[in-house]
Amino acid sequence: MSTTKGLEGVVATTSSVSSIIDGVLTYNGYNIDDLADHASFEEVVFLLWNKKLPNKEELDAFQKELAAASKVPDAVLAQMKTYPIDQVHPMAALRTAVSNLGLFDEDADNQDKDANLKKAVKLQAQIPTIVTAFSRIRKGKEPVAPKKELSFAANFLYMLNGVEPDDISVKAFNKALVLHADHELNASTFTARVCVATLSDMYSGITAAIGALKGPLHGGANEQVMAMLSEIGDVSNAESYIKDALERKVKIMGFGHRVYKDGDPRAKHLKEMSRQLTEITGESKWYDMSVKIDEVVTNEKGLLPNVDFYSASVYHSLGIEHDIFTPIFAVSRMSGWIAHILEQFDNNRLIRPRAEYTGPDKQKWIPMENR
Ligand SMILES: CC(=O)SCCNC(=O)CCNC(=O)[C@H](O)C(C)(C)COP(=O)(O)OP(=O)(O)OC[C@H]1O[C@@H](n2cnc3c(N)ncnc32)[C@H](O)[C@@H]1OP(=O)(O)O
Ligand SMILES: O=C([O-])CC(=O)C(=O)O
Repeated sequence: MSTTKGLEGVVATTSSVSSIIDGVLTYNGYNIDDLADHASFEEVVFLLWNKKLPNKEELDAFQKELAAASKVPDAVLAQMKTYPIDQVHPMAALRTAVSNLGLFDEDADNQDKDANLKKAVKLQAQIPTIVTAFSRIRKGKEPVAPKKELSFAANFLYMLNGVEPDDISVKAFNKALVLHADHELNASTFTARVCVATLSDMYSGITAAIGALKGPLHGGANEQVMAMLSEIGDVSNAESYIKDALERKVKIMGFGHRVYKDGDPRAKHLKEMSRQLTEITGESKWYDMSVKIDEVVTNEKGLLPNVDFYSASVYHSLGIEHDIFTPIFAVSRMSGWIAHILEQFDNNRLIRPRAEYTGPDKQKWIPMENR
């Protein structure tokens, strides 16, 4: 048997949801650059699930369907109020609340295609409600109900803050959602596929995926980037901070990627958004610091920023609390997880690789009194 640590380079499935070929990311063949510039998040979700862009009627109907499904069962919200809010990270709250949603869906274990599509809409529609509700509940505020007439991106910011966002924020947030929606067989998507390949249910697959996204080597890196920027504090400290960290073999969050070795195509969009938004907020220091870190890490290690690096200063500039950054990633990636789960169900086989055994052999049983 031969092994590849971390399954690097191993092709584990076929998929037509998204591709990374020669450093170019596409969703069902559409270049991420085009989608970032032109698509609404709702259009991207439709594309990922239906493998085609929606026409006007299809998009209108899909938006209405999402809006109609956005209410979270009262029992789930009531239970969120009992979480030990002082010690619970919003990703842990999200993981638990999404698992809880499954308890209140009578179709949770119904594997019919229509039932799965219904669950898909509910999960996509309800994840913003959960994330924003938790953010408010822990501050002693009541959750804000979504407005049917607002877009997905606008509604998230509205439910988070209780005031309708301005157009610039909505445009930026929509673009961030589009950029995070899917990414081939990343760790959380693989987790979701492994889970449902046992013919477990969609809620279990999504709950498992949220758990995988939470880690700082994956989606959790965006919050850690902001923690690093806050610790550095000023562009004048950036070079020495990074050099010192690298010398101590500390990983710089937001840099490096398992697949992209010549740069993540999403990062340039987020970099430009960071530049524009920090200028608007009068806090260019976050962008200046980020650019300096980017320069030092590239020079010292040859590593380039990934999607998590500039998204940190983008979300910060939108006034979002730092521990909500990764839940926002989950709000967007829900679309990709679902697309992959549906694809897995369509052509399923149990995912069960092998392990090369490295433990001791031919051990002799030792009675308790002799151990
Ligand atoms: C949405 C996403 O999930 S994007 C990724 C988000 N995660 C991060 O930003 C965390 C920081 N980055 C990393 O930890 C890694 O680059 C990963 C997890 C993204 C990719 O990991 P892998 O493909 O397994 O690369 P691996 O960790 O083996 O790195 C290879 C070498 O580069 C170094 N390296 C990789 N990333 C970094 C980094 N961010 N800072 C410093 N050194 C790094 C490693 O220490 C290793 O060096 P070595 O060969 O001297 O031991
Ligand atoms: O693909 C990966 O390994 C991680 C990533 O960039 C993502 O999930 O967006």
